[in-house]
Amino acid sequence: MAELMINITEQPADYPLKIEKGLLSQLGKEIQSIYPNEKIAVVTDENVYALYGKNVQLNLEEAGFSVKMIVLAPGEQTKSIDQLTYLYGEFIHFGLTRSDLMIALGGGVIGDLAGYAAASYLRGIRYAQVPTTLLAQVDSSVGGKVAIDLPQGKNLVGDFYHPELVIIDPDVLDTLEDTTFSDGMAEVIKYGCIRDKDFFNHLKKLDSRQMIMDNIENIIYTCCNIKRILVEEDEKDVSQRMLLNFGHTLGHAIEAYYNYEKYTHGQAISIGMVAINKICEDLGLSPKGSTQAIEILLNRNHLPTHLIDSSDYSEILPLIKNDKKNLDGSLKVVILEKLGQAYTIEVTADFFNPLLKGVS
Ligand SMILES: NC(=O)c1ccc[n+]([C@@H]2O[C@H](COP(=O)([O-])OP(=O)(O)OC[C@H]3O[C@@H](n4cnc5c(N)ncnc54)[C@H](O)[C@@H]3O)[C@@H](O)[C@H]2O)c1
Ligand SMILES: O=C(O)C(=O)C[C@@H](O)[C@H](O)[C@H](O)COP(=O)(O)O
Ligand SMILES: [Zn+2]
Repeated sequence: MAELMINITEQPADYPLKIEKGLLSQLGKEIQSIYPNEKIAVVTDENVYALYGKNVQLNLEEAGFSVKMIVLAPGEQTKSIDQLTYLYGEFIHFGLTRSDLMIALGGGVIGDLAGYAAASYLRGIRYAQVPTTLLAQVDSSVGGKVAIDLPQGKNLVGDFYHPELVIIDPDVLDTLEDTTFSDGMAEVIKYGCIRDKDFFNHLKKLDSRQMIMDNIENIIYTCCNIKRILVEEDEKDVSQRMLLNFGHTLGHAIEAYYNYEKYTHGQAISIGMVAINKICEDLGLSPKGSTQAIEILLNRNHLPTHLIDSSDYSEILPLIKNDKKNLDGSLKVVILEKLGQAYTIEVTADFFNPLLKGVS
């Protein structure tokens, strides 16, 4: 028998994350530094287009690029197979080839959807992330997880596909609705919970959006750096990277159960972090008082920490079986050993059952 070994060289994954106020106005120049060709498709949503679309287009055209703006409806419903198909059609219509570039300009929905379109169209085209929500700046634009949702669950179709550049301009956060700003704070607080107690304590001192914005470059840098370390250690999400899923096992099930309409991602993981930590605290797996500390910080950032109708848990819990951390029929969850330190454990399906008895 003859045997051949094919050595696959991984997609080059080194790429810069640039964080600076006002950077969006330098976009053309920044893109020139990574991309010598002409054609760029910019994928965005209606809200972002209305605020920044024309300037971004002009800026890129002044730098010599030929630009097509593709504008989608805002909201989680857009992270769908229908919108993915629509994007492929627009790419083909524009004549986008493998050597051309796509820019995802928007929040996590645009970044995930357009990123997956980039990963799959022509088996992969070049792309850059230009995140415009706090959540996207601290989390979704970094690390290459791209995906769409299915009715059965969050992010069930996707890839690991890194951008070539991430441009983070904190100034664009000024135009966010308060609720969207809070969604980002849910992920910010997550980083403190899983990896950095000092950062968690620092966040406790910032009790207004203005105070957060006064520290924003530092906050974004801290979060991106934690994510960078975890992604470099475990790009394909089989060990350490899973810690970024704290609160997500339940959070994703909540989002899917309500058809991605009732709770945003940030709100759902806020509820999910408190719920799992309370279960662990009651079991003696997490320290006494940690749930209260997390809950106070989330509430102060205007995030919900309990389901409005906890009787829905009987129908939400079965959806946890679709979680991507489940391997060989076992359920894996992220829990806190203490604030600032997390690990994963395997549990049985009845682990979340206290929620059925109203323990949340
Ligand atoms: N890939 C990852 O690693 C990762 C990480 C975390 C979350 N996510 C995904 O991210 C998504 C949530 O992202 P999100 O919270 O950014 O939501 P989003 O993309 O839906 O944006 C929220 C709202 O803010 C608007 N918006 C965006 N930028 C704006 C700006 N600068 N000013 C005013 N309005 C603006 C949008 O139009 C939208 O209405 C979820 O699908 C979640 O699963 C992915
Ligand atoms: O980048 C990661 O890894 C994360 O888990 C970050 C999460 O905040 C994010 O919501 C991610 O999309 C969830 O990933 P999934 O694999 O559970 O879909
Ligand atoms: Zn998340």
